[in-house]
This record gives sequence, C-alpha cells and structure tokens, in this order.
Amino acid sequence: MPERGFAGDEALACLLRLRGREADRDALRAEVGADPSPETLAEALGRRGFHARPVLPGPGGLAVLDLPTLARLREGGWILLRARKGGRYLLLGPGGRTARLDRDSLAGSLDGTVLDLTPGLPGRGGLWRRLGGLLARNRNALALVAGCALLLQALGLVTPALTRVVLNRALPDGAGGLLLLASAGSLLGAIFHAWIGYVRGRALLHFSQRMDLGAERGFLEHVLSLPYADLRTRALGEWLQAAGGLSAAKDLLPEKTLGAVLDGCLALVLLGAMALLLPGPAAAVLGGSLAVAAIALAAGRIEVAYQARQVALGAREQSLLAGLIHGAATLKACGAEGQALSRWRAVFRKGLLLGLGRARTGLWAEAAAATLARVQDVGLMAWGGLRVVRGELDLGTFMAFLQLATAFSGAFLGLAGTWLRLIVLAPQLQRASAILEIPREEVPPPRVPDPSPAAVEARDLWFRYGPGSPWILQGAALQVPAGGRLLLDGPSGWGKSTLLRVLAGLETPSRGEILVGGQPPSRMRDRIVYLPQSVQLYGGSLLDSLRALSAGAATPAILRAAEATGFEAFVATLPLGWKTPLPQGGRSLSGGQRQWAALTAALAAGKGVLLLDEPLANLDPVSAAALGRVLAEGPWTVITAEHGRTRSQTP
Ligand SMILES: Nc1ncnc2c1ncn2[C@@H]1O[C@H](COP(=O)(O)OP(=O)(O)OP(=O)(O)O)[C@@H](O)[C@H]1O
Repeated sequence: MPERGFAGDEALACLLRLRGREADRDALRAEVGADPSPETLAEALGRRGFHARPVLPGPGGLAVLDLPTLARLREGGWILLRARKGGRYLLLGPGGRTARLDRDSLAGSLDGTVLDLTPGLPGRGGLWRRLGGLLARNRNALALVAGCALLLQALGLVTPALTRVVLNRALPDGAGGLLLLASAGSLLGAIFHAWIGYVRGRALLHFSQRMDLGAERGFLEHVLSLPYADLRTRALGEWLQAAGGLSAAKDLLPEKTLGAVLDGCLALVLLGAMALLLPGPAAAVLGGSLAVAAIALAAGRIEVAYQARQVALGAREQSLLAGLIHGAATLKACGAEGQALSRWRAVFRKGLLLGLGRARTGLWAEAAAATLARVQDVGLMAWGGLRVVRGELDLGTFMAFLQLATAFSGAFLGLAGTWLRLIVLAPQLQRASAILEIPREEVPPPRVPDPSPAAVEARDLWFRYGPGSPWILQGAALQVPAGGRLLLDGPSGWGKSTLLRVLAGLETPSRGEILVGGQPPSRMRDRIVYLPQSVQLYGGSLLDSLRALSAGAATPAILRAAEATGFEAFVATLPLGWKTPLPQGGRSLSGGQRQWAALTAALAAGKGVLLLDEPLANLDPVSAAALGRVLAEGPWTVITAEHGRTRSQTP
C-alpha cells in the first residue's frame, strides 16, 4: 500500500490522464482547491462529461465499480484504483508507487468513500435512445460479444462441409486418412467452439452487469430528478411497470437484439449456402420458414392487444397490492381486510383472464408453427430420400443441406421470435419510455447547507392540483422577515400543506411570486428544509435514518441537533442507542418518536429556513412544548402549519 495518498487535485489530474483527458494540475487546483470534497471532485468530473457520484460501496460494491477511479484513504488523501484482476486491485499512489491488494485489505484501508464512474442512462429522450447511448458507452464489450458470436456462427458452417466430405468422399472411397482428418477437424472445431462460447459468455456477463447497473440506477436517478408534481400524479403501479419495462428492454438489447442481428446475418449466409447446393429446395425451405414466422407474428398481434390491457390492469393491481401491504395494519384494525382483498381480487382476476387468453393464443400459434415446421422437415426428408435412392442426389450433399436447413430455420425463427417479443412488450416499453421522456427538473448542484435565516415573501399565489381541480390557493400572500416566525392555521383541507409545498418550491404556482432571501425557492435548496406532515423514516440504523433525512449531515451535527431537541435522551434509553435497527418506514417507533426524529434531522440539516407541517402534532404536550421552545429560540426563519393556533411574530 502506498504510504500516503494523493492530494485531491493531484488525484483528479491523475484520474483524468488515465481516462485519456487533458489535465493541467494548476488549472485543476484553481478549479477545485487543494483539498476538495468528494462532491467537488464529482462535479469537476461531471463538467468533463463523466457521470461521477461519491458512494459508500462496502467491500462487495468494490467489485462492480468502473475502474480506474478514486477512493479516499482512512488516513486521508486519495488513491487511484487502477484495475482489478483475479479479485486483486492494482493501486496507484503518488510518485507512481503501485500496490496490489485483495478486496478485504483494500476495504480496510479506505474510509469508505469511492467515486463511482459507472455510466448511468445517458442523455435525454426515450427508452431506446438512452439504452442505445448506454450500449455505445460499453461498445468494447459489445464488440467482443459480437465478434465471438460471429465466429461461433462461422464454425457452424464447418460441420455441414465436413459431413459432405465424409459421406461423399471418405466413406465411399474408404479414404481412412481423409476420415481421420475430418474427425480431427471436427474435434478441433468442437474445442474452439467451446472456448469461444466461454469467452462470449464472460463478455456477455460483464456487459449485462454494466448494463444492469447503468440502466437501473439511471432510471432511479431519473425518477428522483423529476418534478414533484410528476411524482405525485402517478400511482406506484405505474412506476413499477415502467421499471419492469426498462428491465425487459435492457435484457432484450444485449442478448436478443444482438442475437437477432447475428441471426439475420447467419440466416442470409445459410440461405446462400443452401441455394448453392440445391436452389429449388432452398426456396421451399425459405417459403416454409416464412409461413411459420407469419403464424407467429399474426399470433403476436393478437397478444399485443391482450398485453396492452394487461399492462393497464397490472399497474392498478400492483398499486392495490402495495396499498394493501403498506396499510395492512390499518385494514386489520378497521376489520376491512375482506373488502380490500376483494377489490384486489377483482382486478387480479381480470388480469388473470387476460393472461389466460394471451397464453391460449400463444399455444395455438406454437402448435400450428411446430406442425408446419415438422411438415416441412418430413417433406424435405421424403423428397431428398427418394432422390438419393434413385441416385439423382448424393447422400453427402443431402445431409449437408439438411443440416443447413435446420440451422437456417433456427436462425430465422430466432429473428422472428425477437421481433415478436418486441411487439408484445411494446405497451410496457412505452410506459418506461413515457417516464424517461419527462424532462428532469433543473436543480442547481447541491451546495453546502447555508444556516443563515432568509426572508420569505409570497405575493398573489394561485395554485390548483390540475386543470379541472378547484383552486386551493387564491391570491395567497405572506411576508416573514429573516429569522421571523409564522404559524399557518386553518381547518383541515384549507391548504396549509399545499402552501408549504409551494413555498418549498416543490409545487409550482399557476400565478404569483415567491422569494426566499430574494431568490426563487428552487435556487435556495441549500437554505430551505421542508418537513412533511407524515414522514417516512428509512431502514438501517437510527443514525443512518437521520443522516438520510438530513440529506447527509455529519454525525456531530446530528448529535448536536439531538441534544437540542432532547431526542438524544430518548436514544439513550434504547439498548443499542444510535445503532438501533429500524424497519423500513421506522414502524418500530411511535408516531410521536418518528416526528421527533424527523424534526431533529431537519435541524441537523443546517439550513436557515424551516417549513414545518404540523411538526409537533403527534407529540405529548410536555415534549411538544419543549420542542416548541427550541424552534422559537433558534436562529431560523420558521413557517409552521398547525391546527388551533394563529400567531405571527418577528424576533
Ligand atoms: N395530491 C393532491 N392532489 C389533489 N388534491 C390534493 C392533493 N393534496 C391535497 N389536495 C387537496 O388540496 C386541498 C388542501 O389540502 P392540504 O393538505 O393542503 O390541506 P391542509 O390545510 O394541510 O389540511 P390538514 O390540516 O388536514 O393537513 C384539499 O382539498 C385536498 O383535497
């Protein structure tokens, strides 16, 4: 292990050079400083067209990183992870010093932060454009897969040629030497075939893994970067279906689409070879294969109609299922399990019937296509056998033709099969494409949170949830000076939460203006924290959950906030303290404790403007009063939605 790491700017220069980019160290130092944070390094890489993110991959995650990249050492400084071979990592440190470490020793000497440069879903546009871009970024692996597949196909032509030689020349002439030569050729061909198959399999595995990582993460990144309004208007089932569509498209692309292109090439070559041997029967085989493919495609068209309805129903069914599982406790408490189940069952049954109809069509088509293919085989055997018996055709040519015809039918049907899958999956793929086509929200890159309070002003705000929905805000206005307090009060459904979301920049008003510290809220993300009415804690430890909710606040900041809100006293009563594991959603905490935790995280985020939606509603009066005092005394601008009190004050 090199004794010390690179300084941040030097590490960046080194990485850029390894990735084939110009890197002037002085210019880089002026750009990122001498001791840049991982986020600053990622941003600098982003400006040069790399998709870089700081991650905490853990020992297992190191294996899927795109190398070369940078990792931060436990003792400080950065090290270059240059390559990975046989489970060991080649490291590069200052002065060109290198070392090789196994995964666990490497993980032990890092502080956990690594820059992940795995390409995500590139660019803009729909599904195919983005997946195409991802393919292009992995073109070396793709070229290896294609090259191997072509070689395998070329080897497939050797067997019919050898069969012809053996049957027409070696056997009738008793040419032992030729027979031996043909056998040795076959054996060598088989060994070469197995080796190329292995290389292709490995390249495909590597390629699929990178596609998986890029596509799935790219999709999630895209979803999380969408405007809030787009996120709230779609049901969970729609997101799941879109994710399923992307997954299917991604699986189709490397193996099937590449396979289809190669199948197409192979089919042409085989057809040419057949036509050279026996032109008439070659035309008959082509006709038979076209008929089989036509049956499959006609059935596919019917299946598409079923599939489109299945996708729509599937989205509803998955949304209902998620709601049922998520709200199982409430349903049980209300004794409404039966009703919920029967609603889900009704949708599920419809989906099942559609699936059945689709499967039946598929079965009919399969049976018809198989029968036709058999008829063609039998016809070919009868025709060829008769001609061989009559001495009009030599046996070797006939057997070679049969082998070519079988391979041709396989390649042709493979091509039709891929096309069929594409058209049947079209409705699901369209759903993924529609989501990928939604433009991302332009959000300025994250900056260090700004704890200074800012004035919040809103004038003539008009907002409604959709074109036909009633207006929720009709000319709303407010003015809170920096460090001031405003309590929003009103009956349920009055629009308090809506107003807070509009002020936070999550919802866009139809009319009116909002200024936070003189800027639109979307530009002030580093200063605004919005705490919704019902918070979702994350799984993992209690500390992890608060860190996530506070957008990555450092542990000392979380501990300071917990001391201020009194949450630390509660954590001290837990046997595992901050390491207490939480289930997803934090259900092992009471409603009040969850709110307490979320408020602590909001304060730990270190931002100057707090927009809080009923933050104390679930707490007991004593804790609520104590927390109310903390909020009243702190240096923030606070706008709180609460029932029962209307008060506005300035410090
Ligand atoms: N996502 C949504 N889509 C459509 N309408 C919505 C949505 N969220 C809220 N509304 C509607 O907006 C109105 C205001 O809701 P909002 O949650 O802002 O009220 P509130 O004053 O915070 O109520 P409460 O005190 O009960 O929390 C309600 O009539 C509600 O039906």
